[in-house]
Amino acid sequence: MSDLAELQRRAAERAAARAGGTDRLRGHLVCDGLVRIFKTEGVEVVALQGLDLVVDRGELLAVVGASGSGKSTMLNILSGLDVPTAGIARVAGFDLLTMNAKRRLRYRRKIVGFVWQQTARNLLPYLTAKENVELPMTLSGGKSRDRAMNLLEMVGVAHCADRRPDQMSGGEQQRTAVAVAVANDPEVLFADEPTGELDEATASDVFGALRTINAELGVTIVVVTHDHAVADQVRRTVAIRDGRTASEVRRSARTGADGAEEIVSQEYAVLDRAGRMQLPAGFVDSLALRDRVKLTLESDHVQVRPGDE
Ligand SMILES: Nc1ncnc2c1ncn2[C@@H]1O[C@H](COP(=O)(O)OP(=O)(O)OP(=O)(O)O)[C@@H](O)[C@H]1O
Repeated sequence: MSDLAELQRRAAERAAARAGGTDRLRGHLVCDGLVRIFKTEGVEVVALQGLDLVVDRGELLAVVGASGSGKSTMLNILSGLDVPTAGIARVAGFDLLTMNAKRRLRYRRKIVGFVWQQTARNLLPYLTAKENVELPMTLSGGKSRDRAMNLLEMVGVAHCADRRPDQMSGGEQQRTAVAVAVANDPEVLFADEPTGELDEATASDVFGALRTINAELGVTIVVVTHDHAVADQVRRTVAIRDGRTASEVRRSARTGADGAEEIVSQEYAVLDRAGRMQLPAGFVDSLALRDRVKLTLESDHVQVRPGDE
């Protein structure tokens, strides 16, 4: 576990250096009141209803949500494929609502990298791992054999450099995909269910690769998944529910009474600028809260009680 703490510290340092100082660390990715409404045959579906999310430069963050919670909609907007109905979406200084086609292309080519769930979508089947990593560099005009090998080493698959995807395991393919996604040194990496097709141990290796890339390159990483177990793999997990940011879990290292380092998790509800928050579903169910609740302001907390006497 101390490895994780050490990698996080180095990630923050490198990110700060890359950003030109700690002052500029805030808000590398900002969603504020993000709304996306789909209209199909006269019916409106509100996929995002005021999603708020701020990710600092150099963070490694997981966004979790059940099926239909709006994860893909959010990712499509953040990747520049879709445009929100309202709100603010800004990544690395790019305004995703107003950027023109030329800037959108630059954003997708240079600023962001992707790792998809389907291993086949990430790598070309007839190229070796090394060639797959070299390809984006060649296409953008620069090519460095050393960088390709360095990246493969960083993600722990240097031994696969000369193998084609069908000669690698699913986990090795996804780790190679991480190297491909950062080949052109993007500022932000989005990973959509990158471990969805892998077993737990292999998934853990892929997260290890993402943590190393985050620490070594200072790239901001957002992993989107339905799997709550991911919270064990990252420092900060944001849960979305019904198209809105509902809660977040932060993990931090502290020294226990016996002197050993331990990781503590704390769950927070997310309060938006209008003062709205969602109560965790478990709280609502256990007290059978519905329709109205009574709020009482105490000196250092707020009480929420069932509205019916
Ligand atoms: N193009 C579309 N047209 C109409 N409704 C849509 C469209 N895309 C998404 N939706 C709806 O928006 C809501 C959020 O969908 P979204 O795909 O973002 O969820 P998700 O969290 O990614 O789910 P999953 O994990 O199943 O992919 C759902 O109710 C979905 O049916």
